[in-house]
Amino acid sequence: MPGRDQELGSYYVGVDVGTGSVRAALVDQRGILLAFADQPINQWEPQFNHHEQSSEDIWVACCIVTKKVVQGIDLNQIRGLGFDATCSLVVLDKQFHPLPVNHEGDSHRNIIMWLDHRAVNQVHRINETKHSVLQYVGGVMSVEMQAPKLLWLKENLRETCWDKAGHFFDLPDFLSWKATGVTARSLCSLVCKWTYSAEKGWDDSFWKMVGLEDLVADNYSKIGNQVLPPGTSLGNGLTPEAAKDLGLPAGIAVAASLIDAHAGGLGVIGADVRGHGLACEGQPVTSRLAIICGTSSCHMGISKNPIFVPGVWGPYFSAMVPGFWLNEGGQSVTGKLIDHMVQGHAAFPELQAKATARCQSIYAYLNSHLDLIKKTQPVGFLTVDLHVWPDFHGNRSPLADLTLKGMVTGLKLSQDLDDLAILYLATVQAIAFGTRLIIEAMESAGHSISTLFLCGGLGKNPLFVQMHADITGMPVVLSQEVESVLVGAAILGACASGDFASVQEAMARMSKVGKVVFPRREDKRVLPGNFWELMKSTGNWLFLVTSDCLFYYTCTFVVNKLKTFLEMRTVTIYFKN
Ligand SMILES: Nc1ncnc2c1ncn2[C@@H]1O[C@H](COP(=O)(O)OP(=O)(O)O)[C@@H](O)[C@H]1O
Ligand SMILES: O=C(CO)[C@H](O)[C@H](O)COP(=O)(O)O
Repeated sequence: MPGRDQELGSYYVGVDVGTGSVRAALVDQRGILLAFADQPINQWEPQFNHHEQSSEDIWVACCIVTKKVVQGIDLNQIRGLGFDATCSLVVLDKQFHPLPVNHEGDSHRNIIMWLDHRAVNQVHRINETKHSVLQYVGGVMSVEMQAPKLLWLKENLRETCWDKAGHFFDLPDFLSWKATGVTARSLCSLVCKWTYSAEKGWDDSFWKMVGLEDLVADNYSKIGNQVLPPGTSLGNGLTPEAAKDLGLPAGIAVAASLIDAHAGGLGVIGADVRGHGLACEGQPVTSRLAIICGTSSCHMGISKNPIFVPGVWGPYFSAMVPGFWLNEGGQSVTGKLIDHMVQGHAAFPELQAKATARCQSIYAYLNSHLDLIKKTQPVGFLTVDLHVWPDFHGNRSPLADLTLKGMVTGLKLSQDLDDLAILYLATVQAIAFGTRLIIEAMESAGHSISTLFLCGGLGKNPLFVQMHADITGMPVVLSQEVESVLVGAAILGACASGDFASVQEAMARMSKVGKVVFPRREDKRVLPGNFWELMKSTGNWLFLVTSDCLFYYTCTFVVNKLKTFLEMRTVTIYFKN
């Protein structure tokens, strides 16, 4: 086993279930990854905006990757196991068998994924109630959360699913149940996605008001009436059956889980930053923003007191770092958007062939191609005429509008590799501008952020990281371990094992700074690639032709009236001096 540190002796296994794949790592007490494995997972899209997965498939993938990372080591050295996963809804019957979440009655597909938008009508009705729990999800509930999905199941699959259901789990809690037989839910999933309050518990009036009173009637047994802080050791640890599946010793500590973005937050936010010249050195941890960038991006900022940020989820108490409030901004598709733009372009086959010939990933090839065509100019200048609005799957934050769509302006008739590279750049820039809008919203509500800690699959893309630094004007810290979400999952296992006194102590010991990417000042003169910045910098009039009428705004007015503007269904956009 290369790099195995036999002296330290105690290892933890972290399992991370992302949207596209399951990953596992064997991690030591210093937070160093000793082994890593990944396995893709199936997704089904039976109709547009319906996204489903299978809990059986996911568990099998967890077993495959876990067995791989512990191969060849003394299993007695493994002290704890932690899971994180996307916040998708798993449905099981009273005997814990999968139930179908689809009209086809396919019970193998028993997960409604987080990015599923089938419950649009239900979430509108929930938001119309203006119930006080909505204050704790940024003012507006997202269709990505669980209450609208439950209501959809009740209204659409009453006989085949709703009436037979015994257990509705968030995916992270399904995994900890599968490993231990304990049905207790993590405070993280219930607070962030199910309207549970860490201080007051469930609010009966909410569930009654939205038409889900049956969940209250049996004392919330189907959605969770035992709630534990993330990292708490569950029951008697790993059951013999799960131990056999995973290739681990029975009885090792298994932690109450976290949602994947929150595990990423734990994996990066507590690092010792001394000696890197960062503004957050010597400052409270609340000056740091963790950004977890995979299929989606999640912006995790913590505070000592609750901060209410319109359009940004939370404030959630103790949902990530114990004792701190969490605000979670997000962009519903980022990695998925970049993949979509690149793979859908006419020059994609040429890109693939050229990248393969050079043994490079398509993104490494595109990044070097941009360097070639930019000549002596900063790369950002390549997009002065091409702009992308990135909300192809609605806007999670700060506009909190699931109906928004994406836009591209400045297209030409040519579709060669240069055009693909520039479109890719404009997409990355637009995503980074989205992050800046989220940070601005968080700061105007009371957060004070100086440093970004970025991880997830997009952290492997240097252009994505640099654009986030340039466009936000803040340094971006990358962790020593690229797979920081897995470090977060292992931190949970380490806490459950009792080897660390607190989550904070484990975070400080196990997360480490790798590289710091500073903003490049020369790119600050022009910030192309973004509609808002273009309007602010030029003072142009913006004409919007919508499906029903024509509006125009000056840039300042648009920025002030952002929300009103975005409620329109935009068809075409023109700039005029
Ligand atoms: N080596 C890489 N270079 C550039 N981008 C990458 C690389 N690896 C992954 N990505 C991007 O990261 C995204 C997936 O990130 P990941 O964290 O694996 O997602 P998830 O947790 O949602 O499954 C992909 O959509 C892809 O755009
Ligand atoms: O809602 C979220 C966290 O609250 C995540 O975006 C969702 O779970 C998907 O994560 P990923 O993009 O890493 O697959």
